[in-house]
Amino acid sequence: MILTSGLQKVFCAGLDITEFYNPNPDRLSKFWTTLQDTWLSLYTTSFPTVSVINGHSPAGGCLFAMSCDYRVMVGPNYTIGLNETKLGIVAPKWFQDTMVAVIGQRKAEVSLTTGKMYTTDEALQIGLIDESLPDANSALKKGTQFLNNFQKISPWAYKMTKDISRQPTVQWLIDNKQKDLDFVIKYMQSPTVQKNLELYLQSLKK
Ligand SMILES: CC/C=C\C/C=C\CCC/C=C/CC(=O)SCCNC(=O)CCNC(=O)[C@H](O)C(C)(C)COP(=O)(O)OP(=O)(O)OC[C@H]1O[C@@H](n2cnc3c(N)ncnc32)[C@H](O)[C@@H]1OP(=O)(O)O
Repeated sequence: MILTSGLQKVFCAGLDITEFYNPNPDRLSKFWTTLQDTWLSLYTTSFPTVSVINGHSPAGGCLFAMSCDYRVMVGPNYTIGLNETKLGIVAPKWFQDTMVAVIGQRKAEVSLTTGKMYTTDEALQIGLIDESLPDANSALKKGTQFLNNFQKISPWAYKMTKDISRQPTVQWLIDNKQKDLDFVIKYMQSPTVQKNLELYLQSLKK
């Protein structure tokens, strides 16, 4: 499966911040549970996945890209990263662990604490993406080539290998789904978090 965007310059703008701003707890609960379930499905697919990152990919966009098996990004003008600290919020543990699995503990810590958005070249250098291509068509071709590798791999061997590799992060969320949700609902009602989100949303307006 190839995960890509139909938009011109945005792969995924991340989660809809308006869902966090002045939230209705019931609605936020459904929103967050849907996100947890979507991520669990994507991170544990029984088939190979590639993200063809054909535009900017902040926060939740970066999470989805990192959750695929391979990342091909169009360069050099787009950016990717977990920028939550720039919004004055914190990336949850499972977001962080997904990044650690891709780029390692040290680089992830620097990346997460600074909320850095990496250009395509920088992302390639730290291993956040696997390949950089100059345009969307060649990126799609590269992504397809990667998937073709699996024609010679046993689906069972593929799935078992991926399960072993991703199990700790997946299991943590399965075991802590309700706790994670309760925390998000409480956290998003904090006046400080709300102020930070208000300022960030204002900064996005043109
Ligand atoms: C211990 C603690 C543990 C847990 C804590 C609990 C929970 C916290 C977890 C929260 C996790 C959040 C993950 C996220 O994904 S947050 C979202 C991060 N996203 C961004 O920062 C992206 C911001 N957007 C941009 O940078 C640009 O829009 C972008 C580069 C994507 C595209 O640029 P472009 O110029 O094409 O578009 P714009 O004209 O700027 O945008 C158009 C309108 O869309 C609005 N917008 C953009 N992104 C978002 C978004 N993610 N959510 C809501 N709205 C968004 C933007 O304001 C524009 O609005 P209008 O002016 O048209 O009204």
